[in-house]
Order: sequence, then structure tokens, then C-alpha cells
Amino acid sequence: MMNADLGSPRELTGLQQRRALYQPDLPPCLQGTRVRVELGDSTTTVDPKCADIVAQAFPHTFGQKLVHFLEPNTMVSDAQVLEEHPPIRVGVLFSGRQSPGGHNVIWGTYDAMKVQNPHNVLLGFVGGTEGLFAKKTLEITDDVLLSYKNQGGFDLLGRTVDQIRTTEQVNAAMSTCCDLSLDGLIIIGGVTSNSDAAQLAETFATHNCKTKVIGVPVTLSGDLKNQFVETTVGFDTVCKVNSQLISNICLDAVSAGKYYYFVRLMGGKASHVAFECALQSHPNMVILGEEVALSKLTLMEITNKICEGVEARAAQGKYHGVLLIPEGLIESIPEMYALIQEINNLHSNNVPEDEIPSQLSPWAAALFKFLPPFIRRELVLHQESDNSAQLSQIDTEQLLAHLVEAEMNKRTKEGNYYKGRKFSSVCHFFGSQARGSLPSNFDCNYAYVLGHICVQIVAKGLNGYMATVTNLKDSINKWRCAAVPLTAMMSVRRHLRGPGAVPIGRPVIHPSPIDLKAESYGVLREKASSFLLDDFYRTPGGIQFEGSGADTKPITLTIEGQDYLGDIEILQDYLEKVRIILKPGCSREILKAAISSMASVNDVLKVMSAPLNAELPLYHFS
Ligand SMILES: O=P(O)(O)OC[C@H]1O[C@](O)(CO)[C@@H](O)[C@@H]1O
Repeated sequence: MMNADLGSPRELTGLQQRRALYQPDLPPCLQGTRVRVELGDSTTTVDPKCADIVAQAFPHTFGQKLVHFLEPNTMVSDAQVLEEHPPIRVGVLFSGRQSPGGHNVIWGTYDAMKVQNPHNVLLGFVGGTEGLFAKKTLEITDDVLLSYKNQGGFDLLGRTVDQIRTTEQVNAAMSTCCDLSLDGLIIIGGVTSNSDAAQLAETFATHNCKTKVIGVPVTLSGDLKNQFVETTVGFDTVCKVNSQLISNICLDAVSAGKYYYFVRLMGGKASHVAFECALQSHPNMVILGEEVALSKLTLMEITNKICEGVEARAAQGKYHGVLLIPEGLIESIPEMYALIQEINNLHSNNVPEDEIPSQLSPWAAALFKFLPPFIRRELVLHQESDNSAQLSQIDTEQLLAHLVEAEMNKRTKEGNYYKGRKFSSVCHFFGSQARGSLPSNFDCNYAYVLGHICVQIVAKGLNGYMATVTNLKDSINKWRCAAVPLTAMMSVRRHLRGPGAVPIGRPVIHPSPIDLKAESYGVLREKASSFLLDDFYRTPGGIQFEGSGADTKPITLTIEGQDYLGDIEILQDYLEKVRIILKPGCSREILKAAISSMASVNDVLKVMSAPLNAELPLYHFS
């Protein structure tokens, strides 16, 4: 159902008005009307073993070249200058779930279109995909945008289901684009929406439809990540808001010393949000789905692991704690994964929800019966648009709290550290609280720049591309902009590992899991026992929009960037802890040198998380 209030001007609070005045910067390659691009290498896919399958499925759009945006003064003989701009018509829609910063993609697109040619027309589809199918548009104008610049939500246009996949849906989208004579269609969303964008681009090319389809990486989950995409719009804001909430909980927990908080974080199948929040707020425990999948930990093993942590803390007289759980954890537990797969298969065969329990295999039925009734109800709910379980609806934190409590009661009877006490838990699910936030400066800038790139992609006549920016850890003037074929990010799931692996399913862009070999994960592991026992909770506070801290970026992004030391702003808050002795007003170069002198990323992180009075190395610079 589409909401009738979408797109109407709204009354802004003082803070919102101030935010509306914030003007994101553009990297040099996008400034002015003479935007120059250079064709790079032809692409294959992120998993070269799937290249043939992807090539077969996408005969028109597979293997296209990378497109790089050039610095204004770069001398390249065959660089293409986009300066003649006949008027264009572009459609835009929110397809994926709400994610802070989404409005700025539209604003960036609009501004870039008007710079190119004042006669350009940008049409927003009201109600997302349903608006696209029903040709329900709102022309984007200065007035329309006024109260949505740098604002949270997706309520300028709204959204419905993140799916443009069935023949009926694809045909409806194509007839809308033809009827409206669109030169470009911009689809804003995560892995599912961008996979659909790729399919739509291919279909349009097959039918000689002139509309070029462009995808934009916008999802709070941060899981649309690969060699071309460093992070997604919204991830930074969501992690900051969640981290603030988690740190508030940590302080509350340590103050009263009586509750264990089980906090589940929205973020899809991968655990990026929980991981980043753990680095930002230092809870006592975080259970990443990727670790559980790798070690094949069962529900009982996870429960025992938590109980061991609880007992270790009780041995130190601590009867409180905070535990982070990614919403995708449930699917990473081997036996739960198998059960969920069975349920998904039954859904795909149109078995009604209430008949699913009776059609499970004996093994899955036994596990299903063991689970508390609320989880059983949630597990059989209808599927997501990608035919997977509705993770946001499964209260994994409550399931774990329930199992841990039962185990702790048992252990207490057997006489453990909880003698004379009762283990008490409080559960939370943080989803919309963060998803609806005012976007951080980083997300405002990133989204606005992506909007600009989309316009250049349409102007260049590229079809089936995603707008991308890399080097995001650095300041905007060093961001590298590109257009990357969507097919280059696709792969096909395999049944088995090794040479006998059989690809299954259709090519799509898959969510990327946390890389357990990455440096940032090493940092988290190194800190795990200290997190568990020392309660060195970190309080990042609310998102800062101005002044020191306003330009901080996700810790994981900063660590994994090749030149993490390039971004000194992220460390500025911590300089006092670092005890770097600097001449007042010293240059950026000196600051950089000072920070570079800290031997490794681990050192930096150690410093960032150390208590203020900790013994730390002293550095002298002048
Ligand atoms: O609000 P809804 O529809 O429950 O959406 C929740 C889902 O959206 C997402 O943010 C999409 O990636 C998931 O993390 C989450 O499971």
C-alpha cells in the first residue's frame, strides 16, 4: 500500500533545518560541466569460475568495461569529455529497505542533471517498485527536495517490495520506462535490488528499450561489498546510532550490575553491523554469524559459550553484561540453517504457514519442537523477496536469552558463581531506531556523490552499471569515482567446496560476509577477552554533524583501507589519549606523520580504546 502523504513538504525542527543547509562536497572529477571519463579494462565476475554462467545469462551486458572518472587536469588522449548535453529524462526509485542517506542520492542526481541541462527531467516513482509498475510519478523539483535534503527515511517517495523480477513486473517496468520515454532508471537498494537492476538492464537491452538501468549501493547492512564497492550508503549512520544505544546500555548495565542485555542488530545475513558496532562500543561479547558458520557451532555450543562468559564474569563479581547478536546469526547455526532451508523449500512449494510444521522431515520437526513457541511462529512466516527467511522477525536474542537462562539456572543449582542470585536478561532488537536516523555527514556526502555519478552514467549511455566510489576512507577530494558493470559483481552459489563444486541457482549479487582473515577482525579477536572481562565500554555518543568527530568514518572501513592513516580526522578525538605532543597549529602533514609513527593498525586501535589514564607510548613532533 502506498502512503498518501509521501513527498509532501514537511515541517522541520531546528536541527533538521540546519541539516538541510549542509552542502555535500564533490570530488574534483565531478565538478563543473566537463566531466571526463576513461574506459578501463573489460570485466568478468567477482568469481571467475562463474564467468561462463553469468555471460550466458547476460549476453548483452556481461563483460562491459569499467569506467573511471578523471581528475580535471588528467592528460589522457582518448578520454571522453561529456560537455554536450541534450536534455534527458530519468526515473528514480527506492527499491531496497530504508537506509539513511537515500534522499541524497536523489538530490545529487537532481543537481547534476540541472547542471548538465536545465531542461532535464527527474521523475521519482512514488511507492518504489509498485509506483514503477503503476507509472505513479512525482517530478523532482527544488521545492520538492527542500525538506528532504540530508534527512533520514525514504519518505520523499516511499518504497514497497524490493522486487522487479517476475515477467509481469519486468514488463510493467519496461512499459513504464518506454511510455515515459526515460533515458535512465536509477534503482536505489542493496544486493537484491541491484541484482534485479542487472536483470532489468539485460532485458531492456534485449528489447532495444532505450532506458539505461543504473544501480546505487544503498543498504544499512553494509553487505554489498566487493573489490569495487567499499561500503554502502546508510551503514555508517546505522552503526553510529546503534553504537550509541549499545554504549548507553553498557553504562546502564554496569551501573546497576544486575542484567545481561541481549541486543540483536538488524543487518541482514552478514554481521557487518554487529562487527562495526562492537568495535565502536566495546560490549562484553559479540557472536558473529561468520564465526559460527566457520566453526559450525550448534545452538547448544553457542549457549554454553555465553554461559562460560557469564561465569567468568561472575568469578570477578560481575553479574551484568552486554551481548551483541547479528540478526543473521540464526541462519549461521548449522542445524537452524538446515531447518530454515526446509521451511524455505516448503514456502517455495506454496505450503501454507500453518501446514509447514507437519510437513517437516522428522529431524527438522524434532528441532522445531524443541524451540520455544514464539520462535516457531516466527520461523514459518512468509519469505523475503529473495525467498529467504524474514530475519528481522526472528527474535534470536530472545531465543538465546531463554536458553542461557535455562542453562544458568541449571548451573546455579549445581552450585556455581551465581549462588544466591538469579541470572536476569533484558532483550532488545535495534532496527528502525537506527534506520530512520538523520544521516551522518559521510552518508550525506557519499549518497550525493553517487547521485552525480548516476547522471554521468546515463549521459554516457551506459546500461547495467553501478555508481561507485572508492578511497572513501580519505577526504572527498581524494575519492575515486567509477561506473562498474553490475554483472562484474555477480556469482552463482555452489553446492560443495573444491573441484567438485556444482554451481546452483541464478547469477546474483550475493551479500558479502565478514572477511575473517581481515585485519579488522584480528583486532576484534585480540580484544575479545578484554571486552569480556574488563568492561572497558566505549561511549561514542550521538552522531556529530559539526565540529570534531563530524567526519569520522566506520572503523572497519578505515582499517581495511590501504592507507588508513590518510584520514586523520577519525583519530583526532583520540589524540589526547595518544599523548602525541604537537606544536599548536601544526600542519596536517605533521599530524599525519605523528599518527603514522604508531607502528600498526592494532596500535592505533589500542590507543583508541585505552582508558584515558592508560600508559601509552609518547610521541614527540614539532
Ligand atoms: O523492516 P523490514 O521489512 O522488517 O526489513 C528488515 C530487513 O531489512 C534489511 O535491512 C535489508 O537488508 C535487513 O537487514 C532486515 O532483515
